[in-house]
Amino acid sequence: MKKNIHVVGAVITDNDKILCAQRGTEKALPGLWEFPGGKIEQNESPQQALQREIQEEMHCEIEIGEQVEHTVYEYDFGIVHLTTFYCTLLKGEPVLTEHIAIKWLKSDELEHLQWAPADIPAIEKIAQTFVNQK
Ligand SMILES: Nc1nc2c([nH]c(=O)n2[C@H]2C[C@H](O)[C@@H](COP(=O)(O)OP(=O)(O)OP(=O)(O)O)O2)c(=O)[nH]1
Repeated sequence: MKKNIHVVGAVITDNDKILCAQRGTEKALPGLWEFPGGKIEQNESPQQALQREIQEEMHCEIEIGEQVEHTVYEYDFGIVHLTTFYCTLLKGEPVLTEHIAIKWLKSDELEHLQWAPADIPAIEKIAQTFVNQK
């Protein structure tokens, strides 16, 4: 049986821009784009996990808002249960530690990146949400 991997991702917004992060080439899903975040550890809430991961990965403090999407996607290495949340930066500017690149893009530019497959429903939802706000 494949292992279940529970993951949280931060859709960090700054006005009309969204932070996108590129995975390293030595990792699973090499070079694909994702939302910064990571695995939920035992006894952590999704929000606690997200706050911890963003602090570790990007050296920033965030405010976590509404859930964007919840997706279950089966990869060859396991079944990822990805929950994404809208977030804003409270303290610090994102720095590169684990990722090889970051980009701030408008919602209608997100589709031009090559995303991890589990992220596609969130990308579609974000595009719809931002269009409705215009
Ligand atoms: N952080 C994050 N992970 C994602 C997203 N989409 C997606 O499929 N994933 C996958 C990639 C990983 O398999 C898993 C997240 O775990 P992780 O961030 O600890 O990944 P990793 O490969 O660096 O982990 P590791 O096993 O090498 O420690 O979820 C996303 O938008 N953000």
